[in-house]
Amino acid sequence: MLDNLNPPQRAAVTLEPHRHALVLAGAGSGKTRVLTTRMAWLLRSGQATPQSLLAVTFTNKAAREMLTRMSAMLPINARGMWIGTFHGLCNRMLRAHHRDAGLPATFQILDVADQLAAIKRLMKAANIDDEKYPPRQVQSYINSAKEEGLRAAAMQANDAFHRRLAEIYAMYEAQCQREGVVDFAELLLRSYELLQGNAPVREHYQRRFRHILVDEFQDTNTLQYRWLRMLAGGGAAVFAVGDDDQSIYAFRGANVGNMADFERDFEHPEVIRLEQNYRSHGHILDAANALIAHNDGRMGKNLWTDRGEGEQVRVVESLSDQAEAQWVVSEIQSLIAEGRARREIALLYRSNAQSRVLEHTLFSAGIPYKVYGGLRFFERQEIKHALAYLRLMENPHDDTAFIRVVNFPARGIGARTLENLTDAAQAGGTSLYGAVGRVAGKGGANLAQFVALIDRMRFETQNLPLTEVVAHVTAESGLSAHYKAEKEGAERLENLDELVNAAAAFDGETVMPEDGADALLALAAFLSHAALEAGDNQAADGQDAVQLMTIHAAKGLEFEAVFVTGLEEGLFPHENSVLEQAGLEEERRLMYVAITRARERLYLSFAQTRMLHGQTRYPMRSRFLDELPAQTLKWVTPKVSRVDAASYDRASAWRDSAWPERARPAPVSQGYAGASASQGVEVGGRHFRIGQTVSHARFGEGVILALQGSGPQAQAQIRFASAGTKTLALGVAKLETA
Ligand SMILES: Nc1ncnc2c1ncn2[C@@H]1O[C@H](COP(=O)(O)OP(=O)(O)OP(=O)(O)O)[C@@H](O)[C@H]1O
Ligand SMILES: [Mg+2]
Repeated sequence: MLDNLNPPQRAAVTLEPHRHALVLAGAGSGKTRVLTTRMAWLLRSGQATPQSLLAVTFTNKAAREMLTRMSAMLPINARGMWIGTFHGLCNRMLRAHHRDAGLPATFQILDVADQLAAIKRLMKAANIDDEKYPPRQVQSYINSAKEEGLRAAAMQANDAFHRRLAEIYAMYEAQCQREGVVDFAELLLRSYELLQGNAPVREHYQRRFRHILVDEFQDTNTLQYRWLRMLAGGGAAVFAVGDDDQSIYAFRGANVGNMADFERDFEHPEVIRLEQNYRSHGHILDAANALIAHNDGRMGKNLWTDRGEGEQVRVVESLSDQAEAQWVVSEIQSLIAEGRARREIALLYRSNAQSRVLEHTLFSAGIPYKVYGGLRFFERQEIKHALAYLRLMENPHDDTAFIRVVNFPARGIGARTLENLTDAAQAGGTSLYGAVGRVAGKGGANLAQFVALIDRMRFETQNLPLTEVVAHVTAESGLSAHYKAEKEGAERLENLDELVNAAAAFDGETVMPEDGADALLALAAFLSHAALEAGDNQAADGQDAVQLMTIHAAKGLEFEAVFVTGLEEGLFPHENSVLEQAGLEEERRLMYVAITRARERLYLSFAQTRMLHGQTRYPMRSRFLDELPAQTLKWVTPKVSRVDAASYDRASAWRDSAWPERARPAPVSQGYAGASASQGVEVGGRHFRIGQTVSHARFGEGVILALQGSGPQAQAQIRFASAGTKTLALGVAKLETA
């Protein structure tokens, strides 16, 4: 177990069991390996029992990986062990002590979208102006407060605006409590308050957990840190590993200052530094080190590798986002042809919205891929509908679920009826479900039928196993029939079937709440699993697939080959961040995380034009490219030949790739990408240039993305608002210019 470690790693693993430790080290230096091996070492040497360990990681994927790695090192039953994310562990604690925490046994978790819907509903009912108080802003106000451990009653307000915000927060708290639901931030706060306010519960866990291990410590927020300190209050040894250069969640309240506080709050911690990187080849590591050196105020680290220089980082400029995707896909095809596993190839991007073009191109080329994050399985419309029915069966007072499906599939319940229902609920101080009897007329009758459907389904599934409950509900609710009748519903139907599979997998493997497990509790546990582990479904099926994710989601992971796309100003660094140094430095750390995911091959790419949020942009290439040492880079000219044109359903996108390549990109020192873009062409007395709006008799309005040739031969690639992208001969097409 210890043979595969270098001396400082070994020292960290075998530190005396009661000592606190802070391992501060750069990417790929073996922090996670050390943490996992320490757990195995503590268990193997008999210095800890599985019950006495608690380990926190950042994602469910990482938690699973840790379990797998540990079971490979020693034969233990890891099932009862407390290894998971902060949210997952808090959920587990609250389920076990729901009464002490003031929650119903079957409390449900609101994900981010549910929470926003709940806030909107509340504001509407209370007649609050959503222009003055944009619901998203209210949401982030509430979540930031909770992440600081602050309840509505404790909010400071010096003006009318903030007083009102605090009031909305208070109303939201009351609504959640009434409906028996908790949001993500609440999981943590509730669990913290439980430990703080309930001595027997606190002492129970303080006695139990003797070893607390934390991965990605740099991204813990204030409340998480306090939660850890509370749990460790009975003398547990805390083993924290982290890298200040990889702190990328400040926007969500992460506080890298926790690393400095650690030395103050935990007595005489052993501080261990690891400097050898085992992950990346030399050029990749040099690029990462040079980039992050542009940040100020770092704790400072020296990372080196003995893996050799390896290949240079390939940099590519494409004409458009579609051309970029084409090039990425053709390159992936070569990597696969060279014998690389698809799961060893990762496609990373700054914003979720970027994945669509990449997905489409991969799909068209027939390459299996998986998306982590983004619109994940449990976030898809049909799944959320099915879950809403299940939630209502389990807790009919869950208004968020009620609103979602009361008229889906359509059953003649209109906005008017719902307004009356909301008023009645408000007047009577009840949930919507509770107010159904008070709405008169045809709408009222339809509402009564809906409630009867829910009650009937609850009755019919009483003693059934979870899988049958789910199957019964997708059929009985009318959802299956609805999607069957829909022209494009096939995929949604498949997803509904997949939900039954998810329930089956869950039935078999999950630890039930500690106080017994009847059918409703099993359902509750499944629903919270659905809310917490969104996205896991795609990862589980074991198919070898290219991995797509945001850079945030890639933290802690590694791949043989990594593509980072969309290296453009405004996109990466993100436009919201560039005005402040702190924001820009966080983006740079994000870029550092992206680069350091790669073991052997790294590709960085950017495009001259990009469609984003329905608009065409003409960005400059990212400043981060200019911060990388020239000798680590190799500029390559894309050539797309492998993508099978016939299988590619957007002819226009394919034409992108057939477009003659521009000369090699401008040298690094030149700030602008696409300098030729402004030149333009003359055709039939009209002047056309890139970025210009034109209109076509049949296709309507569009924007010129690219120009080729001159005079009568000139062609333009134009993106039309409604007709998609077309390549037209300017001499023939009769375009109107604005
Ligand atoms: N002593 C070692 N000998 C060989 N390989 C090692 C050694 N230590 C770590 N590795 C390997 O190096 C890679 C990086 O390790 P690990 O993921 O633990 O790094 P990390 O510091 O947690 O990185 P990150 O900061 O990205 O989370 C892994 O593939 C790991 O197995
Ligand atoms: Mg790690």
